[in-house]
Amino acid sequence: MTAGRILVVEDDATLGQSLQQRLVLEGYTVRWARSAAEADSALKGVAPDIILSDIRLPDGDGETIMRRHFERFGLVPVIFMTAYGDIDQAVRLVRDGAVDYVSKPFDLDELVETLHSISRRKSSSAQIGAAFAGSQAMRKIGATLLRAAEIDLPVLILGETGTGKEVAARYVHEAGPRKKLPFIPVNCGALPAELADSLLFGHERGSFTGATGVHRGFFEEADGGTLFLDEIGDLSPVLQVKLLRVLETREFRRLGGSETRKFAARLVCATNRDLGAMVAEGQFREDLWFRINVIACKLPPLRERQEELPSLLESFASAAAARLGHGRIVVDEAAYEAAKRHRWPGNIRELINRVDRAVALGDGKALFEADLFPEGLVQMPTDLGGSAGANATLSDVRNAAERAHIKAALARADGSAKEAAESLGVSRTTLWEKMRRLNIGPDDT
Ligand SMILES: Nc1ncnc2c1ncn2[C@@H]1O[C@H](COP(=O)(O)OP(=O)(O)OP(=O)(O)O)[C@@H](O)[C@H]1O
Repeated sequence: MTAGRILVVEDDATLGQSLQQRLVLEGYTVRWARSAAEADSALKGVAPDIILSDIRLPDGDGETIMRRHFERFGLVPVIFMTAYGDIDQAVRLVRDGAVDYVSKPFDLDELVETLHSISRRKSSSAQIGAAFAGSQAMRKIGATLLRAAEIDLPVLILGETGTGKEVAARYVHEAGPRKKLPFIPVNCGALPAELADSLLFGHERGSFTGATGVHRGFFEEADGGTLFLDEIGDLSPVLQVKLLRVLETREFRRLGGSETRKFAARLVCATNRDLGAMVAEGQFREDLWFRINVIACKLPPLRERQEELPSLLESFASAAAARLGHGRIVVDEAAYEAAKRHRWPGNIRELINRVDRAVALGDGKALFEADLFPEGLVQMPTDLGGSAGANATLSDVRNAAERAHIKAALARADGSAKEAAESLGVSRTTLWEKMRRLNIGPDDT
């Protein structure tokens, strides 16, 4: 079995050849591209597990190669080989998603060691990494998380509900050296007050009425892996104190137990609340906030990641279609446009739910605007004559909803006004009249 596929992009024949020989000896399948054009065509074939690239090439640069590849396949470990004058650029590239850089001349043994350690941890982190590839904002966050994965410091992930905070936490775990150890997610907002201690720290037999056996808590289950404390802003004041103590001493005891146990896991926390404001209002302990807020990273809401909508819509629609045994589902253009106008208060979770429902109740072939927004698009500021939605009158909103619904019905009926009118429960004359008033032309079908 090969140690992995490496694409080496290097125009210097001597260096390229020695890298190729050495890496083949180390068990890698190596593709050597001598120019940006060769790298581009190599990347159209089988995606490599690692890219090792020169920054300056005769016909382009490593940065463009990296960005283009990220856009297509998501984050892939990239190591740059830089000449002395390129160090600033290399540092910037590491900030934008490259894993590392080596300055020429470099020690080949050290480079091989770095490649081995990367290749040992690829696999599942690469899959989750695809979640951080769809937009510039997410690529930046993916890059921060990748670096955070290497450093053993607490990570705090912020963002509205459904933006992918747990996905981000798993990415930190999967991309780091603890990936083979447990990942334990805990929803702090759902811990029942009377059981919270026992759930978190465990209990000994007989430590309270009903404690008939020994129980290992989440802190113990996490072992040397990752403990993910979701909704940390919902932690009660009492539990905030207890958590702070564990983080300070890195020790805890089971309820009713005398043995002190080590807390060996890495901590990742998340919240959709404004912890800074909670600290200011005395609802969250400042000392605990300092402890958990070491590397912070904020996931933008879906409405600010519009470039991701086409690929997310398509992938969720295909997944739903596959589950229901449908063939390929085409996402209608108007559905994309409507998705761009929607505010997505529930973010990606809302998108998944809407697509699942739309595919289940739709015709199994296409996903239309009205399937996605059966209630009518009430949150669509740009469809309301370009004016801000907040200023729209009720009749603007009604017209926009009617327009969307009629367009979808016409599209489903392949442009047949007769069929569309039947499905809408109105006469053909009424439909024509509405189409004229709402300015729906033949191109809208
Ligand atoms: N970039 C992404 N690509 C595909 N699916 C995603 C992505 N981000 C999140 N998801 C999916 O969206 C759903 C919500 O994600 P997740 O649970 O991570 O959000 P969250 O921010 O932790 O939500 P909450 O604040 O409610 O706990 C999950 O089903 C997750 O798999």
